[in-house]
Amino acid sequence: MTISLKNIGRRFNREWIFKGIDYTFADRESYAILGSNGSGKSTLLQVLNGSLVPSAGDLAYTYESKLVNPEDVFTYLSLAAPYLELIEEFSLSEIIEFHFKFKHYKPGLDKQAVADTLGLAGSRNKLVKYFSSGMKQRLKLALAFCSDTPMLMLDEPTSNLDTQGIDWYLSLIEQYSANRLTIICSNQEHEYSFCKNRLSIADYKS
Ligand SMILES: Nc1ncnc2c1ncn2[C@@H]1O[C@H](COP(=O)(O)OP(=O)(O)OP(=O)(O)O)[C@@H](O)[C@H]1O
Repeated sequence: MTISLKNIGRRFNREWIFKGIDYTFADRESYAILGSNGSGKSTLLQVLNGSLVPSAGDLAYTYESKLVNPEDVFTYLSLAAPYLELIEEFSLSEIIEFHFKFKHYKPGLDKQAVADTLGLAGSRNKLVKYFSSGMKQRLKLALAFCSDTPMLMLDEPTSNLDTQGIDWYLSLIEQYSANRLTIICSNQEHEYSFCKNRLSIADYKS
């Protein structure tokens, strides 16, 4: 998936969060969107994944040389973000089954393999609402990584993870981020050090 931005800006009320972004997110490349707290990283990610409309400029999506309708972009996307809620009444087993009614598994994976990836195979019947914040974060990441989509977007991927969890995240990056457009919003180097390209929100403030 390629995303091309022409003069993109977004404001809330009268405040421009960013403007004048001319940039191409190229297929199969990795990008870090960088900036301090409140600078607009999540806002840009939401503009990129179609959940927020830009206040200015044009956005185009291309997949396998064909233009993609912005309304269909979500079908190409795996997203893990703090503002994305899990369905707390589901058990681990049920939430994996539910998620993969809408997405395909990465080749070679199934429900059991996703639970094994999480290291929570023994908690298949545990309700998500009883998961710790770190377990919930792992679950969001595993669902995103294990879905076979050409676009992976992660916002603050290691929030609530301990050092072991951060190593686990990095192993998922190695296994599952190749050959898909990967975009990470972060201000922690360990989350995005592998990204070949960097975009700093501060460059688009005026
Ligand atoms: N729905 C909204 N209405 C008004 N202002 C908003 C809205 N969403 C975000 N903002 C403002 O936009 C700015 C950028 O917020 P955003 O969440 O994109 O920053 P961020 O760089 O992701 O921050 P953090 O690192 O803390 O997650 C902030 O000033 C925020 O208050």
